[in-house]
Amino acid sequence: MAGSGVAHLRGDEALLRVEDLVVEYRTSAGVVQAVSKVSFDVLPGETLGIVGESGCGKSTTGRAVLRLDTVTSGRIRFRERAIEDLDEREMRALRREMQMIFQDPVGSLNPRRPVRELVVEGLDIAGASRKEQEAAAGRVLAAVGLSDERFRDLLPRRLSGGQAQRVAIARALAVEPQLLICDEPVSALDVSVQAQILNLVEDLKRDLGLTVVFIAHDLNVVRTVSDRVLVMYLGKLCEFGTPEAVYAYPAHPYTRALLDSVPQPDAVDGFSGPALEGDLPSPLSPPTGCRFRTRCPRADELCASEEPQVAEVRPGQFAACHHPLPVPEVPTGSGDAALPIPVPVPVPARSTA
Ligand SMILES: Nc1ncnc2c1ncn2[C@@H]1O[C@H](COP(=O)(O)OP(=O)(O)OP(=O)(O)O)[C@@H](O)[C@H]1O
Repeated sequence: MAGSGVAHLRGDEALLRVEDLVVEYRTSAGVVQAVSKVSFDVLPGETLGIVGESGCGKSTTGRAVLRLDTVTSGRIRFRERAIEDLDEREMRALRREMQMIFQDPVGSLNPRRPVRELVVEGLDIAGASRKEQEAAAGRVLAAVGLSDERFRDLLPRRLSGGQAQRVAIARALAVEPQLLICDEPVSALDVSVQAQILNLVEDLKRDLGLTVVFIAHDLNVVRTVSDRVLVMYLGKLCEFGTPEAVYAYPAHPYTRALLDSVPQPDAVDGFSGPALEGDLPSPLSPPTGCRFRTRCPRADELCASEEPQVAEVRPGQFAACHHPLPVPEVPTGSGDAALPIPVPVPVPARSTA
């Protein structure tokens, strides 16, 4: 659907709907438009992956949904409620339904509070009794694989990275949210622990019916967890669709370049194709027209003069490009064999590393 820029499949059913989101930061060097007119939907029960290089606006998008950053313009609807219309008290109440976990699990937890208090912080506000709090702490800690009672008295600095991320997830789940925004939740963890946390998020999503927004720069991780993927570049939405479609047949040259820069275990030099050419332009003065044009092999005058709108390149797959790569008309099914990058198989272990 060209024009509106809203990349969605069934907008009416969306749990979260973001339209023309703009977030600007004022810095001493000038204004950074960290997110520029980005639109997307998140459907109930799905995991939407947001992927792109460092600085493309992934975290800002996640934070804007919770109104942790000031939204410059645009509309955000959560369960049909416009969050820009809510006052701070209403927003606090809504944040119980939309929780966020962060890259640095230890740093995101209050260093002076033991685990048993941390995981029920949100419930204090709801006026739960001490007995109810202890029961709730036991329940949510068991849900994240920390049922051993010795964890409850520990301070965050005594936890491993994986354990701290489990506590952060438990803390988020205690208030029974509908939407969990995960901002690079595994990038600070060892690979084996990463797989355990990814498995945990998958299990919780299935068991609790959670909807998840999963932000990461790692294409493999995003593909493993996502039902649909949103690719961003320099504050802009480039491409949106199922991972089967986007990873096998990217329509946007940036998605293609990102995929080509992923290390391939069987390639002689470890890479399947050329890394992205050129430097990332300064976010203080992004290129006119298409922001990717200075690094794009397909760019021409049109790309410099006119900003490409998001358009549906085939059912369910959207790209913002004047010269998209050819994609097959039939949507790609999950049985697609020609996927260009390897996927790490999450280890089945459920230990609490
Ligand atoms: N508080 C801030 N003040 C000024 N500029 C900011 C601020 N936060 C982010 N930015 C800038 O906004 C842009 C988008 O940043 P953001 O953190 O959202 O990107 P990201 O894709 O999440 O990157 P990363 O993976 O490195 O966290 C970047 O240019 C960044 O430097």
